[in-house]
Amino acid sequence: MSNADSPPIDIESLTKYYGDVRGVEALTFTVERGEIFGFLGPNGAGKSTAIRLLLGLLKPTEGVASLLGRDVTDRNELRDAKRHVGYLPSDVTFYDRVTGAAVLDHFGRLRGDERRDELLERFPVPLDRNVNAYSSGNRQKLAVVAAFMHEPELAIMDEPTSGLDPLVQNEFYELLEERQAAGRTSFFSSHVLSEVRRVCDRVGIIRNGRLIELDTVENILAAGGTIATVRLAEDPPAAALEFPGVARVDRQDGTYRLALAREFDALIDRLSEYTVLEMEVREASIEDVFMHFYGETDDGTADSEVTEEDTRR
Ligand SMILES: Nc1ncnc2c1ncn2[C@@H]1O[C@H](COP(=O)(O)OP(=O)(O)OP(=O)(O)O)[C@@H](O)[C@H]1O
Repeated sequence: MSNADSPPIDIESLTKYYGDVRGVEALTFTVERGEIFGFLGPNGAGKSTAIRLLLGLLKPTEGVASLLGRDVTDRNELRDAKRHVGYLPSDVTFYDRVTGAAVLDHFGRLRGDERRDELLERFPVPLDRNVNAYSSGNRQKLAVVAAFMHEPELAIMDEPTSGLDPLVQNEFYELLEERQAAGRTSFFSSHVLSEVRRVCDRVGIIRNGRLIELDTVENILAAGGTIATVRLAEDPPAAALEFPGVARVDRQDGTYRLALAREFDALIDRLSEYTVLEMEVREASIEDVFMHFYGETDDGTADSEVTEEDTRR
């Protein structure tokens, strides 16, 4: 089956175990044409596994997946789909002893390269140099050009902005937005909430291999997308700071942490009953989102890495 009306990505009950280790379990979702879809989760959540399944690089333990209406477990259908897909892996590797230009020539011959020159202007790299001498940022930029120069219907990207400096990241987000305006679809994984928030229409949150949330970014953040941290001269019980719009209040070492909707009137109103010694308001990080949904952060080191990165942004 393959036709223009098929959703670019369609996944049902997709499951992958590596022996006893769960990669992903029972993933079911559809990405619609023209969407920018963010696949968000901490390290080890299963993002790369899902992407590698979609690209036919791994065989599912169970379930089905199709790209642009083609079954990814069928070799011929997969090959057909891939001509319309741009793939940006997380660990970009090229044969080391070739120049950047030769890498692009190779992919150009396979799939086309009508946007090559324009993309190279936006994501410049030292084309005549061997890719083994590239910095990681240049490697990533070369991979962006290679993934997009044939103007793919669907782009699938595994943490595409890692290693890119902020200006290049912006250029990249603009590229996704232009694609969207032209009705093209982009799917990318990330563990950085701020970028998902900036460009994505919908987001799927994956944790421990399972999809735990699938909604628009606005809806996911509606209740707890803003974090206010306050220190008061008084010592009211945390419940005293619960008012409409507050999703959660935690108290630690005399500091109150409120996850709330972006409506400040009620907050200011309530705080006016106390003496505010310190106050900070910021956007929620991915860790805050997990805290909000589950009452706790993920275990292990993964989330602390994420928090550090996220709060730097
Ligand atoms: N080849 C493999 N063999 C065994 N286990 C694996 C393999 N690849 C991934 N896993 C395990 O599957 C789970 C999901 O890993 P995956 O790489 O898909 O997560 P991720 O969300 O992409 O993480 P990251 O953000 O760190 O790239 C983890 O527990 C990981 O250890």
